[in-house]
Amino acid sequence: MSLVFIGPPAAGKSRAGKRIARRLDATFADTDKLFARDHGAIHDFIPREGEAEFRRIEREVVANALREYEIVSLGGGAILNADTQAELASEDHNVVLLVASPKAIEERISGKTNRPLLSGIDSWVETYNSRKEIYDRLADITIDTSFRPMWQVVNDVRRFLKNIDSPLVAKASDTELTAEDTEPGELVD
Ligand SMILES: Nc1ncnc2c1ncn2[C@@H]1O[C@H](COP(=O)(O)OP(=O)(O)O)[C@@H](O)[C@H]1O
Ligand SMILES: O=C(O)C1=C[C@@H](OP(=O)(O)O)[C@@H](O)[C@H](O)C1
Ligand SMILES: [Mg+2]
Repeated sequence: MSLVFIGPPAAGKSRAGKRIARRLDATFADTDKLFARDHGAIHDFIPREGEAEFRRIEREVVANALREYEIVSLGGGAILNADTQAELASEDHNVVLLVASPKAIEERISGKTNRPLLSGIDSWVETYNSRKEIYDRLADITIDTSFRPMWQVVNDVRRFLKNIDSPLVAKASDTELTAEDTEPGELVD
């Protein structure tokens, strides 16, 4: 049983997953990080080996992570895999979809070159639209992260977990995060 973050690139999956895991004292994996640990940086791997090979290995990494960790942040395209879709649709996982507006995403990705399948906001919109049906279908809750500080997003996730009586919140303290919990590089409202 795990809490899984899905959503388009730069929606905040990696950051939010890490943050809520720390907050709840839960085990955490970012599947892109696990991939890079064993196969090198994704932005080197895809141009060299191709996207199909990336997706093949990504599926193995995702399957292991969903078995082994309490909280998992997936890469944006991991939900393209049919087996991953079936697992996420099962009762075994609570799925949080993070989304953000093109305007918010544009600010986040401008000047960054570490996403090989994302050359700019037009390609982001195209990618998002092509996957939207899958993201929406798999989501148990959708949280818009546009121009919102991470501590608010974390509070939303925590409230969701409380509402569904998730064992993940049982062991955590009951206080919500505040602006004081803003970390370096995060948006302050
Ligand atoms: N709520 C937010 N406000 C401002 N910047 C954010 C927010 N969430 C994420 N970011 C920034 O956007 C970028 C992508 O975040 P990341 O967590 O890596 O997204 P993902 O894993 O969904 O691709 C990072 O530079 C991160 O600091
Ligand atoms: O959307 C995608 O196809 C991808 C998203 C990336 O992860 P993030 O969503 O964490 O950026 C990473 O897995 C890879 O570059 C492919
Ligand atoms: Mg990520």
